[in-house]
Amino acid sequence: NATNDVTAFGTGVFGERKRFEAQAFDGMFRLFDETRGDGVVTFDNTTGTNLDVVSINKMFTDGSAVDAHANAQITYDYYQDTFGRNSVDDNGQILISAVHVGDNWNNASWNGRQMSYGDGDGIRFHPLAAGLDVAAHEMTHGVIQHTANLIYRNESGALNESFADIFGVMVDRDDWLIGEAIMADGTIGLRSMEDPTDLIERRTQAPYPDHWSRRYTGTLDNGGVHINSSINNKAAYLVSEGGEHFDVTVNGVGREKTEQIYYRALTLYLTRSSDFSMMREAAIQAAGDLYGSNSDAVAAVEQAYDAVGVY
Ligand SMILES: CCCCC[C@H](S)C(=O)N[C@@H](Cc1ccccc1)C(=O)N[C@@H](C)C(=O)O
Ligand SMILES: [Zn+2]
Repeated sequence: NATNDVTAFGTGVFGERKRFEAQAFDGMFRLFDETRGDGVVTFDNTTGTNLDVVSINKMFTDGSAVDAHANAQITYDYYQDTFGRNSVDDNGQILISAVHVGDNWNNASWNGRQMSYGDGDGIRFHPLAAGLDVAAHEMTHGVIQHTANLIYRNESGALNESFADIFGVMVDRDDWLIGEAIMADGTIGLRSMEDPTDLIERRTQAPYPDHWSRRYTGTLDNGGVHINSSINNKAAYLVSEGGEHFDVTVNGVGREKTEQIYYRALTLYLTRSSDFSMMREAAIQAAGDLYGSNSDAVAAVEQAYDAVGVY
């Protein structure tokens, strides 16, 4: 009930001070925010009993817990404010984050019910909860699950991963890089939507693809879901920012129209087995619905998918 809501404080993984909604109970404080949907809750996986992260005062000192909690709130607010969506299911489903999952785990995930963050090994990644785009990536998998529910393999899986990245960079809005805040290996990020080929993909030891002709066709990574996602990522970047790519000129329409186009395509037109070609059609349809069939937005989408070789 409202009487338990408190404003609490904490320091994130990199020492930045944060302020966020939490809850008081029995003289303690816990990372349970009941002001957003049915709640935003963060717990320390090492306690093993799903105990909320608690503090004897309003100052939380677990950096991963502070960042995961604050980032979940930011991402909840993004979906509410931008699309009127109330959490992953549009029905206020509680947003659960577990931190310190695994043993120096170099990953984060959405398991159908909650977000989980590894601490990273300090060589490849810093604690992944520190990345706002990581939280937005994982929560977006929850949105996908309740909408197109794209099968997590081959092209539909690459779209699944691409949508997670697209909304990752729309929430963490200052660049077109994924993971830039948490890389421990000196690279500029894990993936770049602006120029995927700037970065080498670990499994293939090849640059991420920025054109359909360069797609990965092997079986690693569920058929390259984290590899071929870069083809659609590049298209989304071009829809927004424009540019010249493989002799195709794209006139971008900006982030605000791009996020609306992709959200509408995801929620209205894509299905579990949608492939890249269906992605192109869904985005054209969504852009036409929103801005008119002869709009700059429709032209930008057509040009962008031409530029990455998807027809
Ligand atoms: C259970 C195994 C993990 C499933 C894949 C999750 S959804 C995923 O894609 N995680 C992101 C984490 C991330 C997000 C943004 C920035 C950095 C890292 C991811 O991209 N993981 C990479 C490392 C991968 O699994 O290849
Ligand atoms: Zn993912």
